[in-house]
Amino acid sequence: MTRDEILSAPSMPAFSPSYPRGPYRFMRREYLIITYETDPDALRAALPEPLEPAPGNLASYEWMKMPDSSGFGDYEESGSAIAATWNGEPCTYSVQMYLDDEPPISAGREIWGFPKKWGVPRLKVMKDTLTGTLHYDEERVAMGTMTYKHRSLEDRLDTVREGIGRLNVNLKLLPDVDGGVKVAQLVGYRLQDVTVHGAWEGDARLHLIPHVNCRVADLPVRRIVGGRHQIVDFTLPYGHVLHDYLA
Ligand SMILES: CC(=O)CC(=O)O
Repeated sequence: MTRDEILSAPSMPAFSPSYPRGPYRFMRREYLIITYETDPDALRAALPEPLEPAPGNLASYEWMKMPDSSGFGDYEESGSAIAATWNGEPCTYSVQMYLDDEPPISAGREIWGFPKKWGVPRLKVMKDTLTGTLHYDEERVAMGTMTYKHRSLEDRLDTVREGIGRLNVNLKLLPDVDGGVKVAQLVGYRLQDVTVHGAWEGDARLHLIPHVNCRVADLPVRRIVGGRHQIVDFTLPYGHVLHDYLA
């Protein structure tokens, strides 16, 4: 393998790359998002400075089903996020994500610093209920339920689209070969070319079970604010560094 071939490999293994270069387009990505009030101390402990909590101590727990994702295929994902601010601008900070497909785990961690680990999430319509579950090491650690298409947001799809395009933030941490810290950054990105196929709101419930290696219950549920179901297309662009902890 020549130097040029090595430097043009999109990912490891260079001889059989895990994921290609972008653009990464997601078609008909389906979400169940349950927004809830959590414990302020737990929220602060999960949020890296200099991000600040947004008013209301709001967290969200979500399931995503991605049937057609360029470069990554067909997979499902689940995890938690916090409503925060970056220099006064509202943003969403990803706390932890669990999914069942290696390329988006590797790409997510290596490119944007998504906090991804292997888990087995499922999002299904079970009779009258939109139902999400997450299993980690064969134990069920999360279940979310929402009424199915009770209240359409058809007349507010522009607001839904704007919300999807807002600033998202990850904490990217990568070790150096000697075990020290090579990369420690807050990475920002905004989803682009968003098409909303449908969006609904409704009542929801969320059950999170403590697990030491899958800490979804460490942002406990104090009060459910509501559920959102949406089906969207978008492009995930490369990110940009908001803050470098090593600078
Ligand atoms: C590749 C990614 O990180 C995107 C996703 O799985 O949400």
